[in-house]
Amino acid sequence: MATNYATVTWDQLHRDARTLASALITRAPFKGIVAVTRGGLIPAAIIARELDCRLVESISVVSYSGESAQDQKEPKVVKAPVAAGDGEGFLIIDDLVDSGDTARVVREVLPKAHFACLYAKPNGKPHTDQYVMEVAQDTWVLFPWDTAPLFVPPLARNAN
Ligand SMILES: O=P(O)(O)OC[C@H]1O[C@H](OP(=O)(O)OP(=O)(O)O)[C@H](O)[C@@H]1O
Ligand SMILES: Nc1nc2[nH]cnc2c(=O)[nH]1
Ligand SMILES: [Mg+2]
Repeated sequence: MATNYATVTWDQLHRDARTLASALITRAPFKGIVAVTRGGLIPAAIIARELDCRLVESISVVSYSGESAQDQKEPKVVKAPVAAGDGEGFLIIDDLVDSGDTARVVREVLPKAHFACLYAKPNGKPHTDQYVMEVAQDTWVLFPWDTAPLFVPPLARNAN
């Protein structure tokens, strides 16, 4: 299990995706965007809207089965991004790089594409061309689609 958790709200995610889009403007226009499923789908949709990019392809990668680094297996591509060729002129979007294994496998498939993500842990940083915010390696990022608001009892009830 991760030592710490960092909760990202929908508002924060939207802001960070727009920040990434504005940092990518100088490289636009892209021929298209490749979203790394599933976590890259919503960031890719926001960035496609901001960059006015209509061609959105996906690469489906399966690796983690739970919420820690121990739950990771070698990532497997279960759907190829056929519309993106070797990636030339394309932008790859994922939500984050952690070990960097997913990004490494995606880049093998699309060697000429530009890889960008919202969050990067230190081990993943060498595998991404661009990111918005660094997160500690021992922190598990909780995305808005991973979480739900729940009742928390008042502090005073646990005081004695
Ligand atoms: O750098 P890594 O250690 O490979 O981790 C990063 C990957 O892990 C998560 O995907 P996950 O495999 O959990 O699948 P999902 O996107 O379908 O939720 C995340 O969306 C990245 O794609
Ligand atoms: N939700 C989530 N998925 C991940 N996959 C690899 N690292 C992470 C993380 O920190 N959070
Ligand atoms: Mg993913």
